[in-house]
Amino acid sequence: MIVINRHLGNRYVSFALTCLVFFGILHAIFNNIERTVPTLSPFLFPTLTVFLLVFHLFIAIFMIMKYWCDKQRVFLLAIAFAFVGSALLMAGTLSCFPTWLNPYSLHPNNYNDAMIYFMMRNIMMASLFTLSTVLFTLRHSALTRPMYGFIVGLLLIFTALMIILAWLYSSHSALLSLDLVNNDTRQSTILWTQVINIILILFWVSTLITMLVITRLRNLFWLSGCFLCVCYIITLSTLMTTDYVGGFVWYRARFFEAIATLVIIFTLLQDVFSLYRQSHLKYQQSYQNSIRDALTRLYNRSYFYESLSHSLSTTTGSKPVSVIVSDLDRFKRINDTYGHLQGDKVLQFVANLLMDSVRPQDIAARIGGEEFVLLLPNTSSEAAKQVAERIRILLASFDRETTHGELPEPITISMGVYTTTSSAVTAEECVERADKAMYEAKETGRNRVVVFS
Ligand SMILES: Nc1nc2c(ncn2[C@@H]2O[C@H](COP(=O)(O)OP(=O)(O)OP(=O)(O)O)[C@@H](O)[C@H]2O)c(=O)[nH]1
Repeated sequence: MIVINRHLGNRYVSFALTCLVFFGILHAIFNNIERTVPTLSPFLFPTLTVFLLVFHLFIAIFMIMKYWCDKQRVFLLAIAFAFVGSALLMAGTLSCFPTWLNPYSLHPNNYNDAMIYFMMRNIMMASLFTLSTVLFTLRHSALTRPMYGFIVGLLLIFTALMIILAWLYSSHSALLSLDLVNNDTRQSTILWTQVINIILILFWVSTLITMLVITRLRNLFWLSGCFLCVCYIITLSTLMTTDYVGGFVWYRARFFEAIATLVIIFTLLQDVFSLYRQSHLKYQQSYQNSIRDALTRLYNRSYFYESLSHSLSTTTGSKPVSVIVSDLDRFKRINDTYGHLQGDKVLQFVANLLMDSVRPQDIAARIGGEEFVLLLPNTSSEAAKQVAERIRILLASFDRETTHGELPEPITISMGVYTTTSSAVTAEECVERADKAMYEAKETGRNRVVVFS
């Protein structure tokens, strides 16, 4: 328990230090820009906003796709709604600055509306992030359809409500009003500087704490979620240093938000990459399992027949195909005397020996209990016989000492060779003929190689 707590503590400390270094560097960069660049282009803010809007839409789509892959993770929907809503409110922000898009516009910029959209965006995102963290605790529970419908409905209604409220409070509607900025002087009101800004910071702090406690920074995904919370806390804290809207500080805040969102996008891409790598590895593993014998790791019967059929389809007079069927001699006695486990070890030893004795293009397979088969493409009957003899002699040369107990006693093998240059022969016929030769080897005294004739 103490070790786990210390581990968790270290994780929190590393996270805090990383945030400190990251935002410290960003601050330093922006201080430098502020010193060296006298005025910033009026197009920088809308450009950053457009980038941010696109990034948020990208994250939302990504979350929906991730959720689509695993519908148990309903918490991803809350994050998707947060980013979709944020993108829509950012479109509202852009509409507040007609002169950015058209310098000859008759409508002046509406800084108060922009601030209302910004405020609603923060309330909506912080709430949905908190909700997502709570929903994360339900990831292993089987949600019923009504519960599932309730959650999706709640997310939809809440997001829509935030957007509608933003619109109602803005100058587009006379129904509700909120004075956060004086549009003539561009000075923010006390309501913003001393009440709402502070409430928003506290809201994000509570979201961050909830996320840290519940998710315990368990993976990169939640690490980036906490990182985004820190980003908004710093952004809002930066805004507290001024009551003039549209100055350098506002550019700095948007810059932070854009960079932090980029970091999250890279994290998500890393997530996709690691998922792809994992699934590729799993596919490789299951494919290998489907074509190999579990005990010996030689190819299995079906893969062998498939490969043999393919080799036979390309065989010609100059490209003969050879098949060697091998059967251990008196293997039953090994099992009876030393037990089944020792018998398995013998099979594994022989399998390794076969694998090491053939070329990479050859196929070594186990097609029965103690029956092995080799497929040697482009190999004449004489060459195949030599391969079989070499294996037979090599196997007979091992004993208990030289194999460190893998063989309890010297083992011999009987082998039958069949070679064809005709593609009219089937795979089954090939094995049958090599099998016949192998039985002849058994009948004529075992521990020998017979070529089918
Ligand atoms: N340990 C082990 N034994 C197996 C496995 N598959 C088959 N066997 C055993 O292999 C033995 C095969 O014996 P038989 O086919 O009677 O032939 P043999 O004793 O090898 O005698 P000959 O082939 O006539 O030389 C049987 O005892 C099977 O139980 C396996 O996966 N592991």
